[in-house]
Amino acid sequence: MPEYNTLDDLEPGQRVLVRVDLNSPVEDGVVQDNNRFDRYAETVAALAEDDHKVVLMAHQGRPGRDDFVSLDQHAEILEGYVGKPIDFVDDIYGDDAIDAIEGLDAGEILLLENTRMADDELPEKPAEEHAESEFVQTLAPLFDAFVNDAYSAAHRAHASTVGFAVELPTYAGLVMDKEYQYNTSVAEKEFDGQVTMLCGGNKSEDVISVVNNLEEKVDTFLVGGLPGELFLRAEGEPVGMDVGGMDLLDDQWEETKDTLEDLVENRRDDFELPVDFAYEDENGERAEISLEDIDEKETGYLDIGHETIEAYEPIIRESEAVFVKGAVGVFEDERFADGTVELIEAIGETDCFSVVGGGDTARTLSLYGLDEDDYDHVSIAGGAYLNALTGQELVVVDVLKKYA
Ligand SMILES: Nc1ncnc2c1ncn2[C@@H]1O[C@H](COP(=O)(O)OP(=O)(O)OP(=O)(O)O)[C@@H](O)[C@H]1O
Ligand SMILES: O=C(O)[C@H](O)COP(=O)(O)O
Repeated sequence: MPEYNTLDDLEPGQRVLVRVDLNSPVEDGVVQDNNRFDRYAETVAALAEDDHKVVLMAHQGRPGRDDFVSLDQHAEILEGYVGKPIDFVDDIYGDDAIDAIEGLDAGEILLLENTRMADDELPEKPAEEHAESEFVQTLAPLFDAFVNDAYSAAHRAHASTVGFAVELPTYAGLVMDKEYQYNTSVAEKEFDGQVTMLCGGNKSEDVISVVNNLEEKVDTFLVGGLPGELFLRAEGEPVGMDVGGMDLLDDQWEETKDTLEDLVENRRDDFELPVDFAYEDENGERAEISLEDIDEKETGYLDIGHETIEAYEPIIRESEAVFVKGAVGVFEDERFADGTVELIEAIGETDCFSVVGGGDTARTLSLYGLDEDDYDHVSIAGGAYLNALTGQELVVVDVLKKYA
């Protein structure tokens, strides 16, 4: 039994403030649909069905980034999944928000503006300090209960994720409960056979964290994406540096080179690294180059090549369990999706125990028509999934338990 309250404990017909996580990729200002909407629709529909007045809070991007946009498009996308109107107000705790909240009837749903547009939201602080903020003090009296369903933001101690638990009776939502139970049980699971982790993405620190923390659990790490190049750079190969206006690798290299060099020197048998790469040629087509033919990096590498895919695939097929954290290429571009799609597809074809995680990576399934049912669990979380797998605490879950 969880040590926090769930929706089973919530009496129907209340004024409920709900924190969800609809943080999504944004391309040219357009919010991209992804499986977070689909998952949260279940919680939102269940609450509306129970005659609650449902007010949703969520964040998008971070101040200063291109993906820091309003939630108006999110309301429209979510409405499509919930099948009921979702009102949007471009305010968080000002007069317009208060009027919209007070105007709701039972079973109606309202989405507030991007919580990160409020000054009080972002500093990481203990729940009790966030509870003192104007944000929390203004909104909390308008509600009977707080539901926290934002599992993928459960590693962030922000006003909207931890502050309201101090002021209101607090419940874990359906997504929070399921993801927490599942990812925690996975961290504790024992396997007899080979355990493999496919990792990539654009943050080498994430991959270093799994390689360091899951040494006992994972036999082989199959590395791709930007971390794949950085591990090779640590071995002295001529890849893993920024070229042609790219600004992704050199800073990460400076921050992580000592650890990467230590890993390739002392734990080289634990991971497999790319032997070829895909890049965009002068005609805009996918082309591939073998690592041994690279004397000097001249272009950005956007996927692992097919030799690498062929080397990684049999390791996946003979595994008893496979975990995924991060894409091995820029899968959002069809030309550079082969590595990520073919390897995740191979995982789905075997009967191994499998978990696909990473907020972006999980999107591969819907983009390329892979069936979620072929995997034991598809997590919509990135950082929080990583924390759970590596046994680190999730501040939001601690708060849910403390204020249960
Ligand atoms: N070679 C590459 N060059 C540039 N970007 C890459 C490369 N390989 C993968 N990526 C990008 O990495 C991103 C996935 O990154 P990351 O691993 O951080 O995400 P995640 O684990 O799915 O989720 P989260 O961001 O929630 O932690 C994808 O958007 C993909 O395009
Ligand atoms: O998408 C995510 O991983 C979560 O929403 C957390 O977002 P953040 O890394 O910007 O805090």
